[in-house]
Amino acid sequence: MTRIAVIGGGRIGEALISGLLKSGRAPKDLVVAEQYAPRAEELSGQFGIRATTIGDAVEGAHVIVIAVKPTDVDSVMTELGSVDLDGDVEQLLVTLAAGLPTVRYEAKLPAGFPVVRVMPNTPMLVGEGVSAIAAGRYATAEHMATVREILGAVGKVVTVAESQIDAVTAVSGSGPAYMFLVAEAMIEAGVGLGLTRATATELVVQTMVGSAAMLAGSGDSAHDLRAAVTSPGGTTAAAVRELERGGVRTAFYEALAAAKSRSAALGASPE
Ligand SMILES: NC(=O)C1=CN([C@@H]2O[C@H](COP(=O)(O)OP(=O)(O)OC[C@H]3O[C@@H](n4cnc5c(N)ncnc54)[C@H](O)[C@@H]3O)[C@@H](O)[C@H]2O)C=CC1
Ligand SMILES: O=C(O)[C@@H]1CCC=N1
Repeated sequence: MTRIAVIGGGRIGEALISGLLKSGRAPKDLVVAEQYAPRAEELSGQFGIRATTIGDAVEGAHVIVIAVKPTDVDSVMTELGSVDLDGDVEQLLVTLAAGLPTVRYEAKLPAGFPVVRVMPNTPMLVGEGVSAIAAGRYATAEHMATVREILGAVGKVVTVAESQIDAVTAVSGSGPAYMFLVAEAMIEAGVGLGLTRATATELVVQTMVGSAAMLAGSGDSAHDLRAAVTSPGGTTAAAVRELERGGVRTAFYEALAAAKSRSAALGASPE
């Protein structure tokens, strides 16, 4: 079985580890390198996986996953540079960090070391993630297939050119936050209209689950599904008019454009 070393056991590292274990991967095939000791202990206790140093974690690992903040990537790469990566197993580096291009990693790795850039999202914690994967210069179709298999266990996987990863980050990487924000706003509005918080929450959560299931399963477009709820002169039309008056579409467009720019800016920052 492919042995995976996850460097960085924060929110996305945990989502990946948890999702992989839930999908049937054995704890012995996963190892985490997390610098904050209490967090490392927590992950090790919760998931029954080994928590260790970067140098130890990458030894014998087929896949090295970088799951630290973009600002911490350079120090991790410097540390990786001091360990012997040319061991007995063929290795592949997979980065989940926003913004940073594959060349930035390749420059710090032995010549020809394969790198795959991934933009995942947190719903992989419950097996419903979506990840876009992009090949670096030295990543082969076989490397891409390995990454597809790993992330396919925790959600859907799409392949894109690296030039599209900033846009993907804006849409699906940050996307869950937009969904949670909409849920939060709807729950508050329900409470404002006199529902208990528990009732408003139950109604909103199941409305999101049901709507997502229809979008994913019916084959109808978002536009058609919305139109089907919008009776002429009815309640939904009254609500949608207010949302449009509030500039909801422009707000989403500008928000995603800001996320894309931010992702590109992270990549453009000097080492
Ligand atoms: N949170 C999200 O929804 C998503 C995050 N990402 C990317 O995933 C990466 C991680 O993000 P989060 O998990 O949210 O951040 P986080 O801050 O929750 O986790 C990062 C972890 O890395 C650890 N760390 C930092 N330097 C280290 C080192 N040298 N050695 C070992 N551990 C080290 C930190 O102690 C922390 O636990 C980021 O690059 C982000 O762009 C990508 C998609 C979605
Ligand atoms: O906010 C961030 O920078 C990360 C990348 C995508 C989602 N969270």
